[in-house]
Amino acid sequence: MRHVAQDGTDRLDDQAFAEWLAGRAGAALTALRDQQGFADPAALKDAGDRRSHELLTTALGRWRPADAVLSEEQADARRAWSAGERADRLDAERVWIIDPLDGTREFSEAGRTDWAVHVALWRRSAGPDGGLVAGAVGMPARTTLDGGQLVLGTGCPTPPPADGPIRIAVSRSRPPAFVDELVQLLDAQAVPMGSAGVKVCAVVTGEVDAYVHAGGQYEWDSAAPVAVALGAGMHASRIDGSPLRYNRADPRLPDLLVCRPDLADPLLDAIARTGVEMPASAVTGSPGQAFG
Ligand SMILES: Nc1ncnc2c1ncn2[C@@H]1O[C@H](COP(=O)(O)O)[C@@H](OP(=O)(O)O)[C@H]1O
Ligand SMILES: [Mg+2]
Repeated sequence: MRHVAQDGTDRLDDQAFAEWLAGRAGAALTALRDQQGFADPAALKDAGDRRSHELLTTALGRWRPADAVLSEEQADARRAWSAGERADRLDAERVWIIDPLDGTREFSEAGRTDWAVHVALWRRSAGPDGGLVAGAVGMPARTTLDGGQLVLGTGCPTPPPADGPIRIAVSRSRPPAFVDELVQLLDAQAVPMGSAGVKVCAVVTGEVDAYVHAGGQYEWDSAAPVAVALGAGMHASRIDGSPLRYNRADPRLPDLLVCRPDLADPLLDAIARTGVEMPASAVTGSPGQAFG
């Protein structure tokens, strides 16, 4: 007999399910922050990573049991697999790529709202390299007009162009080495904030015009945010303009540009002019391939 969940989660489509999951994990993280407080930031970070990972993987196991999962908090998540020994996800049709707590540092600082939960679904059949087909970024410490926690999915509108200098979101703690030069070249402003998901969502809502990162990141840091950005008609690519590819044997995906489409060429040109070393592993092609 088919199991029918009382809360109806097995009837949700993948996008609605991703949003629901991000919201559930976000509520658990908010409760944890309230219970535990900020006296021991390291303990709070660990507890947050663990609780959200457990909640997400338990829910995925229950409602999407046939699917593979790539989570930052899995023991072998960072392993680069070789041909001889493969993770299950490398042969799976459907892989949930999740970051249970992005912006962990900010999560452990009182008063900060720039941390997020990332839930994305990648499908092999979505393109020649597979593609992202659903994604949600939950920002549990930020609220909607009716007081609920803010969760962005793939149905956001494209923000209109803004006047004034280009505002570029960058990491608070590990901005790309070329940011000062980039800002000078474009007469732009750097806007530091935590969490890759929060920065991409800031582009989607028009709070900033672009997010640039380089120097290190993994697939889970950008998969769900990039699904949200592509769904809103944004440009998303590596910093040399090549496509972002997910569910690779090596999960490192160290650089990223997300911006309004009209800014992609000027930003990619300016990044190249800084003389930054371009990603050797990137392949050429259309950035749109990432969203199936
Ligand atoms: N140089 C680097 N190497 C590895 N991961 C990095 C990195 N810079 C940023 N990240 C990761 O990208 C996410 C967003 O970073 P930031 O808030 O600095 O913009 C964080 O994820 P987690 O919080 O999930 O670890 C962080 O660990
Ligand atoms: Mg992360």
